[in-house]
Amino acid sequence: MSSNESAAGIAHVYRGTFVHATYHTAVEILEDRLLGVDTEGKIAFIGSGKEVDRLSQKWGFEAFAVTQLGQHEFFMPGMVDTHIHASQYSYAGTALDMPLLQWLNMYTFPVEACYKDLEFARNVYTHVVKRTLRNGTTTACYFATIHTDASLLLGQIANDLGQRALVGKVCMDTNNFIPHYKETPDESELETNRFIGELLKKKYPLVRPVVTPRFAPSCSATLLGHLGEIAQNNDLHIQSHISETKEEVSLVKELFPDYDSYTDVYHRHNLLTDKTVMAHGCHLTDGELKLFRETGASIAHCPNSNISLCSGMLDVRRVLNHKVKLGLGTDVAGGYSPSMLDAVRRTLDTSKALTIQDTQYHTLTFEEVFRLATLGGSQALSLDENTGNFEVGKDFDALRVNTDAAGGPIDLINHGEGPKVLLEKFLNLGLFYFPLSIPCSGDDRNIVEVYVAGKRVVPFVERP
Ligand SMILES: Nc1nc2[nH]cnc2c(=O)[nH]1
Ligand SMILES: [Zn+2]
Repeated sequence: MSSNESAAGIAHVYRGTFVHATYHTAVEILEDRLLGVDTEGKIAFIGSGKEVDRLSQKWGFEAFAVTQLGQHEFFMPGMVDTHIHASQYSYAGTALDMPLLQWLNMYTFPVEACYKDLEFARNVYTHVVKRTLRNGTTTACYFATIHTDASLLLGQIANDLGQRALVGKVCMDTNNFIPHYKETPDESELETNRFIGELLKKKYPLVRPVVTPRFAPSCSATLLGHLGEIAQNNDLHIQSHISETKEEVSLVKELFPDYDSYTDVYHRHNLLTDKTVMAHGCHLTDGELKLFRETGASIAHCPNSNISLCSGMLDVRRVLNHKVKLGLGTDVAGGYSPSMLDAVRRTLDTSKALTIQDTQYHTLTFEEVFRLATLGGSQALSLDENTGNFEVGKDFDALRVNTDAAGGPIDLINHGEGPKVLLEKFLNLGLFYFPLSIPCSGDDRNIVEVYVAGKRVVPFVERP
């Protein structure tokens, strides 16, 4: 047995087409492969479908127990939403008529204040975890609210429904508009420590805490300092927002006059590390991107939100040229869609809008964006040792896609479309699954199953 071969037994074997990104290739297509998942949910082997007899002997599974994919089906890695506000899901699809800073005061803070009520929280958080799983988000990096108990509940719900998640209790000690929706720096520090301690004590296998200063305009230097220390002492992930709008960048200059830049504010409080993900970054300078590169911090590109709130258009090509890690995010509810397929489409749209402005622009390809939605997201969250593609040894986080669902949105005109065309059609046209309680015939959804760490989590198994 070689060093990356599994010692656990084989639980499932699938045969068919597998499409994923690698560190070298944006889209690698593996046709007629057998993929074995061990009892711990990890990918134990990938081999040729023609070698089923040899592999079944070697790995000890029955050839008849192999799940065979259909002609128009493929597996792709689950998608990674690097930035989503679970607490804002209740008003997703509404309230997009103001710029960021007014939008926060008018819509966001009043809603987030409601999460003191745990039943309200349970209802919204159950909906958002189920919705994102059905949409193919196998890993989500969540903002909750300032409320510790409701944030712990979000972690529990993600665990119970089987989603891989980073969960952040939001920290903020400045709020001039709704004074009761904030904490003191000491409360925030204390509650962040309680949140981390209690979440880790649960030992959920796929859910981890993430230190979450809302953004510099909502946090004093004292609070940022506390949070940098907590993250450093516990080797934790960090998430926040940066340079989303020009107005916000000017405000940070006013609030933090002694710092070189917005990025410097976070950097000098130990909040830029290789486990940091910052949302947006539309207006970062070259110098700031250099600091991202040096520290290993990443950017969550949230194109729906950037357009919906008229914040800016992130030049993803420029970020990639700086060799800064980048994943995609929905940023619900600044972004109106919780679907990562939407994030893929808006990423391509934004890149094409930049091309309209400058015809020499090096437009992103759908293959590159596919990589950003999967492997790129897992790298941005520093989770790529465990997820992001179909490498042996990683967890099996996967979507079973059927591009030929009866009555679905994808027309396969000549039925000779190869896997790459099927992938492109799915990314641009595909829809997600509908609960099994509704009859499948005539269903128009294309993500028919979702797996996280080897476990099928969609369709949901309703508890009696
Ligand atoms: N889009 C977005 N930007 C923010 N900046 C600070 N808070 C938020 C938020 O909730 N949404
Ligand atoms: Zn956000």
